[in-house]
Amino acid sequence: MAAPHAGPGVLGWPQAREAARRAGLRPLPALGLPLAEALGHTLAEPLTALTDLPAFDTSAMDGWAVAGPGPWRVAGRVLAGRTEVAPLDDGAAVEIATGAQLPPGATAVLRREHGRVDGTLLHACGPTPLTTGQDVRPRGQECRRGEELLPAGVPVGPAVLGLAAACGHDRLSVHRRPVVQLLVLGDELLASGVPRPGLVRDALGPLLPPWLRAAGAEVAEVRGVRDDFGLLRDALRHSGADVVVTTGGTAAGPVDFLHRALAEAGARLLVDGVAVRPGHPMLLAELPGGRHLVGLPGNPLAAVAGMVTLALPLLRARSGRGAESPAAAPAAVALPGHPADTRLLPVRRGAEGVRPLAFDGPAMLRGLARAEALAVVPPGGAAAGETVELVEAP
Ligand SMILES: Nc1nc2c(c(=O)[nH]1)N[C@H]1C(S)=C(S)[C@@H](COP(=O)(O)OP(=O)(O)OC[C@H]3O[C@@H](n4cnc5c(N)ncnc54)[C@H](O)[C@@H]3O)O[C@H]1N2
Ligand code: MOO
Repeated sequence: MAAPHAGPGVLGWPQAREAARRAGLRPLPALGLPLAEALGHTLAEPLTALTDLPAFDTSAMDGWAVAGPGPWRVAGRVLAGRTEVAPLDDGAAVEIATGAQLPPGATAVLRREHGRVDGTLLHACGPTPLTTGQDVRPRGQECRRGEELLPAGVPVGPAVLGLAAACGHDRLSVHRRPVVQLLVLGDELLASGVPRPGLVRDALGPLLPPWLRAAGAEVAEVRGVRDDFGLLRDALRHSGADVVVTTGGTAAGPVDFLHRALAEAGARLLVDGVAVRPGHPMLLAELPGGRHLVGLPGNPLAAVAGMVTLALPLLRARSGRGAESPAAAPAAVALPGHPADTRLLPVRRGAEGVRPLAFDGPAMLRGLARAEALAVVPPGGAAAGETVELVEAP
């Protein structure tokens, strides 16, 4: 239920997601970080090669570098790591290791298993004749110095770190990560132990931080906040985070103080309710100083819906990342929908398409924990064979 004040009103699901992305289109400033610290950040500039790759003609196999047609006179060896290599005369061969620099004048590499040494002469004995350039990785095969390898906006994962190192970088220019403070609201929440009458385990304290980090955020604090208006108002007023994420307190219960605390903290509501199930009371607000607050509903699956709808698009944009690559799949069976709202349904992929999982109620995580994605089911449901959009599950 919406709070009794003039606000943005309930938005459709695609509109809400787009509003969150637009709210974040002010990426955080760039900074230079050593490779070891850049993981999880986002490239602020294109990654360009500082060298040709490979930087020198390289042997792709262990064997012999040969010059011209065989048989060849064997004259010495070149191991990986040698920086000076003598030229090879026509008719000569040197033993060579994978990754070693090819001697000038060499025309091919003969693999060890395709050569036979008879006295001082090397003969080819492979299944096919040796061709010019065989098993040589020529200089610049992968890229040329100055070439753009990745655009700005790409998340820095292990492969990006490896590529950056391979082409000569010690540091990367990345966006500062958005700092997130997670406030978990509710007097009924236990931080450990077994739930008992009236008390439930906090499922979102464990679920959300790793997902937020994977989305590019720096989670500075996870704090439980009692159901007390003053505590919540002060927490919002004093937070230094770029994005405050709250759980619970979005609906109309007697201790759901979030709307009032936002009003007192001088916030402007950008999204206040979304036509999506679960999760319809989710909200997004702009706090003074260009900071944001995402209010996730307390029901755990509803909170997950709020993450994919509002928090992730906002964080992706503030991190300097592009929009999520669209994904879609056919429905293997009819997918149940809500009569008027979009539904986000935990699904698994099979040969014929995606199938819904049991235990998908707003308060449940049992289906989600086995899900490979959330299917975006349009109002009224999706027929078997119909293509549905997929968004990431945690
Ligand atoms: N009169 C109305 N009541 C409710 C409405 C409504 O529109 N009108 N909406 C329902 C929907 S839908 C949802 S979703 C919830 C949203 O509630 P809140 O965001 O205010 O969350 P709470 O009331 O604090 O908690 C709801 C539910 O979730 C449990 N919870 C809360 N936090 C956690 C946590 N960290 N880990 C596990 N479980 C949590 C809490 O114990 C409650 O059971 O409101 C409906 N009501
Ligand atoms: O948004 Mo609520 O998720 O339907 O429980």
